[in-house]
Amino acid sequence: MQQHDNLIGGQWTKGNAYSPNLNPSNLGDTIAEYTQGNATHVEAAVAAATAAFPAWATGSIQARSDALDKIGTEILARREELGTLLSREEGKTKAEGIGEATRAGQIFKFFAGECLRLSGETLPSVRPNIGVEITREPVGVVGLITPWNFPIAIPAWKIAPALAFGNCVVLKPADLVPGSSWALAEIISRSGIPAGVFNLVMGRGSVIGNALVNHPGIHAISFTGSVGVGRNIAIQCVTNHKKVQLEMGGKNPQVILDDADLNQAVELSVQSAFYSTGQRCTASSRLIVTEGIYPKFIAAMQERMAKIKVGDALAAGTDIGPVSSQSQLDQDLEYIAIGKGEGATLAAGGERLKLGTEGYYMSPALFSESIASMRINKEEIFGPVASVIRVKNYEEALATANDTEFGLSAGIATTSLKYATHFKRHSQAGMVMVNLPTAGVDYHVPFGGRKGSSYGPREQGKYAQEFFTTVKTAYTQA
Ligand SMILES: NC(=O)c1ccc[n+]([C@@H]2O[C@H](COP(=O)([O-])OP(=O)(O)OC[C@H]3O[C@@H](n4cnc5c(N)ncnc54)[C@H](O)[C@@H]3O)[C@@H](O)[C@H]2O)c1
Ligand SMILES: O=S(=O)(O)c1ccc(CO)cc1
Repeated sequence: MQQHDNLIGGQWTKGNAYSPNLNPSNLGDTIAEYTQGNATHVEAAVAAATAAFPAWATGSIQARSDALDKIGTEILARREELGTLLSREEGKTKAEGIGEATRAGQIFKFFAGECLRLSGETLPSVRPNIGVEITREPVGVVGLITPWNFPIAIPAWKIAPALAFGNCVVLKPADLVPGSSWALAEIISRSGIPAGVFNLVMGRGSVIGNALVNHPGIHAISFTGSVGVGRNIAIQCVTNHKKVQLEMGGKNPQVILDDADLNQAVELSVQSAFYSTGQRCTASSRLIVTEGIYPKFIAAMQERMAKIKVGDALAAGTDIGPVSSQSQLDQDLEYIAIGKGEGATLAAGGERLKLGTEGYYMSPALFSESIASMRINKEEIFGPVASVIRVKNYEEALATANDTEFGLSAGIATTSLKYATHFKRHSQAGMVMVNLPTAGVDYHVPFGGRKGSSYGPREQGKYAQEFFTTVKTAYTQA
């Protein structure tokens, strides 16, 4: 069995023990073993990053750009292999895995360009003969903590801007899916980036993540993951004067109005709710449907869902792979029981499936006759489970869509320009989709939400510089 180590100061470094990385489509398949780091590794990684920072922060932006471009080129050239690895460790289908690896390559290439575009401002002073320059500088050593559901894209979209703007990095990936981050670290280690600028420390969140968040040498934390962990990280960061950026949960609404194109509404609802096994922060789990189209919509969803093929993530023809872990599967099935107990009707799916290999399979589930106040409509399930809420009209649909502690993405299916325009303006979400699934975002524009979903500056696009740089105002007397 292959064993993979942490990358600290340019050296591959063993931890105390190794942990197997299992394929959720086939528990008999162990991908490799990955080291479990400890607080000493965090200490060494922060020391290496701190030592590398002065030269990296002030070095050639052409060298940074070239290195990021080289990383992006290699990821794109190996997208099939990397996508297969991530599909094998996370359980999204091979096509989705290759799509995600492609996104990661494109992100590195985008930020290779952004290295060269960091600009400031020059303003006149309110006092005579004085000039004011506003520049952006790197923040310092940044800790990046990532979840299991996008094993390469989320690390990429934190690492690439961090490095582009002159920061040094310690990455702590989710312990469920270390393989894609390790593969990315291996590519970065050969890119020409100096030792210590990028470090990888794998292991448990409560050990590695916690040590990073509390380390005085870390200047900023960018976290994507659950609300509970994110809120604690924010408290610790604020207490210790660290910059913090959080991307967390969602309970994203998909509104379907009477005037929607039914086929399009069904297709985008199936995509939003069930693809990637519903394990996307942008997935839609609340389908809010006006009463005129409601019966046709339920019938069409049932017909469409009967055609969805659940299976091994790597097998040809699979639409939806397994749930990623036993604990996530337990949670999804528990919410099926909760929904039934609350009085919603299970209109399709929601069953544990036994297939040819031992994996965490379940059929995608649709609840009808659900009420907005039910737990299944309030709490993030993070699986292939969606519920339909019947509303009278657009006004009630909008109010129901906004009636949530979250605000990541929201969608509307309608042929009415009036309602589409109103929804774009009045939805309380960070990302709004018209006649598109709530999931499925570009890599070059800002990503993030409102309310309980996000905290701090946006990720992605040119907006990423807000978090990964700090502003300096300089005054010069002529
Ligand atoms: N909004 C977004 O952009 C976005 C994107 C993807 C996933 N998510 C969210 O992520 C969640 C699923 O991911 P998950 O289960 O990996 O989340 P999680 O919060 O359990 O873990 C996320 C990361 O935090 C680490 N961690 C755990 N405990 C920690 C601690 N005490 N201190 C520091 N780090 C710690 C984990 O090891 C992991 O690397 C869902 O809620 C989903 O909505 C959000
Ligand atoms: O909405 S999606 O395009 O599926 C998407 C891609 C990447 C990420 C990373 O947080 C989130 C959503």
